[in-house]
Order: sequence, then structure tokens, then C-alpha cells
Amino acid sequence: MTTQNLTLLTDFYELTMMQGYFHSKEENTPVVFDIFFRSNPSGGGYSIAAGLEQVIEYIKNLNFSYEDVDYLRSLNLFDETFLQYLSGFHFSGSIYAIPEGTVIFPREPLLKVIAPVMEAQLVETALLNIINHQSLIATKASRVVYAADGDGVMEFGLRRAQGPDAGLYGARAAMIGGCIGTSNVLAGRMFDVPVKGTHAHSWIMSFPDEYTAFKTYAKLYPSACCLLVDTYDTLKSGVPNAIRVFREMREEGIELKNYGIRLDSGDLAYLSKKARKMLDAAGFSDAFISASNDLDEYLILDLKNQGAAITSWGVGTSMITSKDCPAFGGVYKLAAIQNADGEFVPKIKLSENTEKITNPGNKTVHRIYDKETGKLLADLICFVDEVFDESKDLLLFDPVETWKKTKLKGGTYTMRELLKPVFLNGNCVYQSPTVMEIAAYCRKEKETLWDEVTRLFNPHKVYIDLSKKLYDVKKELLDQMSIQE
Ligand SMILES: Nc1ncnc2c1ncn2[C@@H]1O[C@H](COP(=O)(O)OP(=O)(O)OP(=O)(O)O)[C@@H](O)[C@H]1O
Ligand SMILES: O=P(O)(O)OC[C@H]1O[C@H](OP(=O)(O)OP(=O)(O)O)[C@H](O)[C@@H]1O
Ligand SMILES: O=C(O)c1cccnc1
Repeated sequence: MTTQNLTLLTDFYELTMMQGYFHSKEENTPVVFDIFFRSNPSGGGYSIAAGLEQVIEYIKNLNFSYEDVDYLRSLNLFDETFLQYLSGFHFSGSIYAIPEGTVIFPREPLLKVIAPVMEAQLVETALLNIINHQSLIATKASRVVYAADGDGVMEFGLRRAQGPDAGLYGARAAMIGGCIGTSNVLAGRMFDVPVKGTHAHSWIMSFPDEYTAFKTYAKLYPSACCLLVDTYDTLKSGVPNAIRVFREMREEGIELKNYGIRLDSGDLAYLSKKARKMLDAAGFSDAFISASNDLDEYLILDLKNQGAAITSWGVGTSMITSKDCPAFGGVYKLAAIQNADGEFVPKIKLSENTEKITNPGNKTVHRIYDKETGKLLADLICFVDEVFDESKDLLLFDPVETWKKTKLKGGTYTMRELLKPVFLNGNCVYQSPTVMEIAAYCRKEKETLWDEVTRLFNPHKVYIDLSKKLYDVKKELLDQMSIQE
């Protein structure tokens, strides 16, 4: 698969700012930018990081081709010395990121760029574009998979995704979020994930009758035979014809494996219960019942509450578009600038809204677990050079509501640093796992969450706290800002 050069996939202002930096004394000043997001999609209690592998491909392929430079020249805004610089451009900075499939929370840096200001500025747009999309769909898929409660969820959204890229990378993200397969064949090939599917109504309609359509399909695919039973009348025609075909196959000595029916319209709870009874009575209790039709996590949960006899779910539109929450909201904010002594000077962005005030400095994130249960207790954002001793007590406090404090007794918790080096001085030092490995890791990650965090409605908020040192620096910067005003 050829990798696309996406160097011009950026907002125009990144380039105009770059030219400005290029002609200033500080053109090569190293800076720190953080990517973080402000709230979990769909009112959930957590999100899933995704997209890092595509970020790596993008960074590795960053270079302005002759045609790119010619195009920029034609805009009559960039001078020749800057265009010359662009033609020799490559990324020389460092990137740290939380690995894909990790459970993430609002306000913590999930990716950090440390690079000369021009380079760090250029990559903002594409990085956000990639991370925002895949993290959104991985999170949505994780919610759908949660509702399915152990049943398989197939990703069926390509035809309704917002274009080919959203379909492809959405399928990748949905697999990370926990789907068992996708109908998207190119995604299957590109990401080495299982491709799955049934057949369309058109298959049935193209035969003289439903029975012939079913029989032809079952003979072709006896080891993956899912018959769509709702083209004419689900209970009067579809299910009886499916049973007839299953019976004939058995009589002909053709072993059916992994076989069943799909419902795609009508009252899915009612129809599935009736169909289950009919299949069981005919001796096909191992036949599965799958369902599709504008499903999402809420409908699946509701259908389960109604006792629907469905054990396999096909989900398209709502998952691939994250219909109820179409944007992840990740942002890229300047956090520090290196001074002449090589130290990173923390920078802060003020806002009327306390929650929107950024966290300054060159930071990292530690995840804190309860030693006994292995469950996640809190995340701690701190400066990179801070050292913690798990045998000592740890005071955690909410960065906004600072009176909310928790003291963890030394020896009762463990800590794990989340941000991992991905590029160091321009060199990639990270090997992406396969998508299926990421998906397995993601499943394990979710096991560290308390049930109160994973529920779909009004989940408990995980504490995302600041170290005392970071809190003090932030407060000092805020105080200085208010004096200047
Ligand atoms: N028992 C149920 N409880 C809640 N929602 C359901 C139930 N059964 C189906 N739905 C959902 O209701 C929505 C609308 O279903 P409806 O039956 O109106 O459409 P349809 O059967 O596709 O209609 P049409 O036959 O015109 O295609 C779908 O999102 C479907 O998943
Ligand atoms: O409902 P979604 O969650 O988006 O899932 C995908 C839908 O796509 C197909 O319908 P479509 O009408 O496109 O084709 P069909 O004629 O094969 O049913 C399929 O039958 C599902 O209903
Ligand atoms: O294979 C299927 O059943 C399928 C694929 C795409 C969309 N809807 C259904």
C-alpha cells in the first residue's frame, strides 16, 4: 500500500505563521505542544486513544514535493528563501504519545510534540485531524460493544461514512474499540483485520423466490451462512424458508457451521423472540440471530432489556459517524518555550472558563492503580522531571475544585507513565502493534475501569489531577497574568 504525502494537509495559517517564524530570530526555538480533549464523547466516562500509527506515517512522510512548493509559490505570499527552506523540510523533533487502545480522559496530554516552533506548528492540523477522528470512532465503538455485553458487533458503516477515509480509518478505529469484524474489505487488507458479512435484500430479490435465494446462498457458503429473513415477511416467509434450507442442508449431509439469520426491520425484540422459538422447535438451537437497522448503543441496550433473542449485531451509520456526537474536540496547545539556557519555560492560555485554562510546561501523565484490585484510581499530570515514590503517601487534588483532596497511602497504589517516546530528534523509535494487538490491549485497558465509569449514562468521573508542583506553577502564572491586566 503506497503511503500518501499529506504535507499540504494543513491549515493555511500554519504556513503563514511558519514564514513569520522563519524570518524572526527565534525560528528554531524548541517548543512544547500538547494534544488534549475537554470532554468524553456522548457523555461517556472515558475515551479510547486511536490514530497513532497514521500519525507516525504522516510524520515519516513529511516533505514538500516540487509540486507542493510550486503550488505555494503560485499563491504569491511566500518568498523564495522560505520556499527554499520548505523544499528541504523534514521533521527533526520529538513526539511522545499515549499508545493506541489506551483508555484516556479529558484534559490530559495524549500526545506531545517537542520541536522547533516552525515544525511543531506545521503538524498541528493533520495530527488533530487523525487523532480526533479515530479516537472518536474507537470510543463510540467501545460504547456499542459495551452495550452488546459480550455479543459480537460487526462494523457495517462504509456506505454511510463521510467519505472513503472516514470509512477506512473509522473501520480501523471500530476494531480497536472492540468490533469483531468489518464489512470493509480494503480496511481488512490494509489493517489485517477480519472481514465479515451476510448478504443484501437485492440477493433475495434477484431470485424468483426467497427459498431459492436462501438455498443457493447456503450451498455456496455452508460455513458462514447468515440468511436475511425480512425481505417479504419475516415470520411467515423468511424464517420458515431459512428453516427449510437448514433442514435440507442437514439432510443432504452438508454440515452448517456458524449459521443463522439476520433481522433488518420491524420490531427486533418481538421478531427475534418469535424466530428463536421457531428455530429451536425445528432443531436449530445453535442457529444465531443477528440484527441490524440503524442500531446504536442505546437501542442495543434497550433491545437487551426487552429480552431480544439477538446475539450478534451489525452496526453501521451511528457508529461510523458517531452520530450523536460528531466531534472529539481534541485541541493542540502551546505549553512551553525553551529559553537560552535550554530550559522549558511554561506558557499558559487564559480563558473565562476555568476548565479551558491550559496546563503549562513540559509534562507527562502517570496512571495510578489500586494495588489490590488493579483498578484505575486517578491520572496525575505532572512535569516530566518529577519523581514519585510508590512507597510514600500521595496527595491528589482536583485542579479546578482544589478543596477536593484524596490521600493515597504509600504501598497501596502503583503508578505507570502513559506517554511513550514515538519520535526522538526526528527518528521514529516506536513500533506500532497490529490493530488486533491494539484491540486486545484495549480490552484489557477497559478491565481496569470500575463499572461506575464504563456505564453509558451519567458515569462516575475519573479524577485527573495535577501534581503539587504543576498546580503551583499554574497558579503562579495565573497570578502574574492577572497583575499584568
Ligand atoms: N423492539 C424495539 N425497541 C426499540 N427500537 C426498535 C425495536 N425494534 C426495532 N427498533 C428500532 O427502531 C427503528 C425504526 O424501526 P422501524 O421498524 O420503524 O424501521 P424499519 O423496520 O426499518 O422500517 P421499514 O420497514 O420501513 O424499513 C430502528 O432504529 C430499529 O433498530
Ligand atoms: O443501519 P445501519 O446501522 O447503517 O447498518 C447498515 C445497514 O446497511 C444495510 O442496509 P441497506 O438498506 O443499505 O442495504 P440492504 O438493501 O442490503 O439492506 C444493512 O442492511 C443495514 O441495515
Ligand atoms: O454484510 C452485511 O450484512 C452488510 C454489509 C454492509 C452493510 N450492511 C450489511
